[in-house]
Amino acid sequence: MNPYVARLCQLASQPSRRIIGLMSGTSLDGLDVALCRLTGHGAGTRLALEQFRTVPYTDATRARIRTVFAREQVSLEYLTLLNPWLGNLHAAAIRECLREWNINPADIDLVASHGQTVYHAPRHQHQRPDFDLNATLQLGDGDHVAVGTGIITLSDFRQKHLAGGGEGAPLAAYGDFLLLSSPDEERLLLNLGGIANFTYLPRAGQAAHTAFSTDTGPGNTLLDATVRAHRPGLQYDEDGRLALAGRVHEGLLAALLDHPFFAAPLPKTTGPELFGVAYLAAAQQHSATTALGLEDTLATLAELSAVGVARAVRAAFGGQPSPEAVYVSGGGAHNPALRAALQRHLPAARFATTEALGVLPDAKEAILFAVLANEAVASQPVAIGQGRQRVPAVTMGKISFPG
Ligand SMILES: Nc1ncnc2c1ncn2[C@@H]1O[C@H](COP(=O)(O)OP(=O)(O)OP(=O)(O)O)[C@@H](O)[C@H]1O
Ligand SMILES: CC(=O)N[C@H]1[C@@H]2OC[C@@H](O2)[C@@H](O)[C@@H]1O[C@H](C)C(=O)O
Repeated sequence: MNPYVARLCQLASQPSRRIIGLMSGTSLDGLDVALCRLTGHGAGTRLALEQFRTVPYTDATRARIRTVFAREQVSLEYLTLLNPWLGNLHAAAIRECLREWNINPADIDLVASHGQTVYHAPRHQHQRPDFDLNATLQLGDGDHVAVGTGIITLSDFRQKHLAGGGEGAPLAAYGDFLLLSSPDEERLLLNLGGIANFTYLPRAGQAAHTAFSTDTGPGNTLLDATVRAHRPGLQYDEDGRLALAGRVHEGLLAALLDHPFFAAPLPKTTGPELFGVAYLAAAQQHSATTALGLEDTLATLAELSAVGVARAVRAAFGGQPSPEAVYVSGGGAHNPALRAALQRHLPAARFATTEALGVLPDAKEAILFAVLANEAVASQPVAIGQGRQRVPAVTMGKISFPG
């Protein structure tokens, strides 16, 4: 028997596994590395986050990724080169973290590697009648991560979700359901990354089929792009200072909201392919706000993100009262301008961060992939939200051996 197959069998029957979850999202701020101890599986999964670090991307790395990121036309050669290059980069980041944490790679059971999304193409976005399917592409080849770390690696999680009928995202529903369902409370888990999304969790043990997650529209992506364009050298509006100094421009906001994505049924997904600078420029043209100051533009974009969330929440609950408890994660949780706008648009919500549930908000998405790998190895397809909400019951992640 292949010794790695034997190792996998052994891992599957262990009471707990030590798994490194990796996530690098649409903001391109860096690679999140979460070392998780996961005990049990399925509804019995328990998490202990042993270590967490974001390994920042250098400007040169960001520039390389941006050469293809969310672009319809790219050099196929460049894309081909980036795939193993990112795999090697992510492997090096793991080695660096393990050295810093003084942990031997042999003491890690698995790596769960999301890779870098470079293009997301759900049907409603690509609108090509000759391709009746959803698609998404993550780079950072898993074999390179496995060989570069010596650790069995699961990667490319989104393809199975597509194959099972989903849009390849958001995958948050699975991990949120397994880790954060509560018998006492209905919850919304709101992640404010480049793109914002939320997971609805019914009370644990009740109506699991109603759990689902959906993107809601831009989170930080347009805010970041606007700051970068006006203030070269800055990556984002730290603590929302610029946005808080501005006023919402109703004309620009209306032009931004005049897009079918906001009225489309749930669940839905999107990316910077849609919510990019061209979309913002078109809305500025329509509302004659091309000369609007940076602060007012940022205030309006923060409002847009909050309205996107609020509309999706209202659509999900058809005007019925929605869960009061909203737990926020992702980089946008650090932005007071975004949080204030959310509170205005969801006045009945009680906001806290996922820290209140014992999950470090910045680490949540990386943890999610560790949970998915744990399920793939030790459990069965997670059966939640089947049918109407299109959360396919599948196990996700392709397995790469280090040798
Ligand atoms: N102190 C802060 N003030 C304002 N914004 C912040 C702060 N810290 C982080 N952010 C925002 O969070 C972003 C990073 O968020 P995060 O790491 O959650 O994104 P991501 O994982 O790349 O996104 P996605 O979930 O869409 O893939 C930054 O680009 C910035 O917009
Ligand atoms: C295609 C893709 O990479 N989507 C990301 C992105 O970042 C936020 C949002 O858009 C979400 O749909 C997803 O990531 C999280 C981890 C998810 O799948 O739940």
